[in-house]
Amino acid sequence: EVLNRGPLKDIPGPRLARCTRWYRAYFDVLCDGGFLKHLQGLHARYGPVVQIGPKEVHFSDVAAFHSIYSSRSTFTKDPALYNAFKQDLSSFGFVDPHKAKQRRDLLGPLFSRRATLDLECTIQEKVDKLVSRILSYENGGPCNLFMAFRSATLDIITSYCFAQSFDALDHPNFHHPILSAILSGVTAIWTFKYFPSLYFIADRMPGWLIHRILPVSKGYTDLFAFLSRHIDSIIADPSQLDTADHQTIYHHLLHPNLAKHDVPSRKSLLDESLTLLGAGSETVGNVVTTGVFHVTRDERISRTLRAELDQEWPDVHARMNYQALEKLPYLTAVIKESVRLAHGVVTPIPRVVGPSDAFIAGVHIPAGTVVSSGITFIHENPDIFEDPQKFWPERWLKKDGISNDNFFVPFSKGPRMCLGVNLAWCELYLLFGNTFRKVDFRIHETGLEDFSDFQEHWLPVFRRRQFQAFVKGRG
Ligand code: HEM
Repeated sequence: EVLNRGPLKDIPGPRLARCTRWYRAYFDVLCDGGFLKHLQGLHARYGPVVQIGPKEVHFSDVAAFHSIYSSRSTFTKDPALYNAFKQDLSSFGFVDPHKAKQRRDLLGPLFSRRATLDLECTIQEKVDKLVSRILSYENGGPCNLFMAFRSATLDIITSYCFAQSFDALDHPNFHHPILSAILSGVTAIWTFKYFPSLYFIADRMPGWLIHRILPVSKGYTDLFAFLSRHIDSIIADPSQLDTADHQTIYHHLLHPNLAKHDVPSRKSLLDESLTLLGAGSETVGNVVTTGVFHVTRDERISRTLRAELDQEWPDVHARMNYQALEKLPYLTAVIKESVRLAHGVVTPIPRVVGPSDAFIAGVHIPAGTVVSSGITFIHENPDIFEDPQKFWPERWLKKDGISNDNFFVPFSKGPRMCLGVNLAWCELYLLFGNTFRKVDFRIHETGLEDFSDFQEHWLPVFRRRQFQAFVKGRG
């Protein structure tokens, strides 16, 4: 009885979830990011609105999604989750909307479509290197494409943002320690959300002890050291920005054209660098890995895509740029379908309702309630996407098909939508276009279950086999 009182009493949900956040914590932490699967079951049982915590509600329908993440929304990021990323002074981490906007105003010009087109050659250079590294496996064993694509996207984001790179693509078998650290670090999010004091303890432990307990943390130490050195040297001698290969985030953060703004602190520069590296590498790497697997697995899709590419790009040694690739309808459909099925950000993105109460999809929600609506619930909704688990690029080409962008929301919506969306599209076109035009793949010991079975740790985490393939050059 007691549990059914309170401002959210009319919203259905498990009784235990109403009284304690440890209900959800059980699935997040002990079930290794198992809450998303559980949430699907809760919606099947209770309907489109479910109470999932004492002050937390999840919506599964499209109208609610657009209301929560609308461009006019005054809802803010939920610090309970965002503080766990420990990048609180960055574009991604700022909870305060004014600070977030200030930061977006500063960085926006570097991530505009114009800037992406101007810096296309830095992306193309890494894509060329990726293709040549993949083709070095031509007469040998299978190539680990899971790691190869992630190495490429890590090198792209670092050279785009910092005009520096870790050269992860040069590492044997693509197992650069910084990349491995990023991949395993993703799974720490739930532990830090529910046990934030662990950060306090970890900050005070000697490095050697942390590395003993958690060997992969060595990669993180290297990453912090690299970025700290880079930032310190720019702060000490800002004139070196004048001789950089191209504009970087530091040009925009330290030498802005905007008249009124606060110069970010050293900690904020470090947080921003880490944010962009994290937000920009695994996301794109996962889409390319997913897409190349699905296309290769289906002979018909593979043939159709290559026929389009071969016809529009007859000389493999010539360059085909982003703006030309964008015009190819089948390639575009393949990329959209890959983005949809790669799942991107899988954790429903939490927002705090305020400053006043709100009505979301007709439901009264008091200020202070945490609300979310998962992107996967839209992209896997069978009423919108027929046979949603099927990789089927043609769904994007049908005349009466999904022309409406309301149903394609991988980058979220509203004031906090993805800052890197233009860069992401450019990377995706160059990566998909070049690999399929220049390389033939034959899948090695990888199956559908290696992609469909993932754990939810903000991003999808794949614990089964990594995608491998035998490769052959195409003329
Ligand atoms: C396919 C690739 C990508 C997907 C699916 C994706 C998806 C998303 C989503 C859903 C959000 C909203 C998160 C939230 O509300 O907390 C987001 C935010 C963000 N993304 Fe991306 N992203 C991608 C690529 C990139 C790239 C390449 C960058 C590099 C610059 C980037 C930088 C950011 C940043 C800085 C934010 C935080 C924006 C803010 O809070 O105001 N993303 N992304």
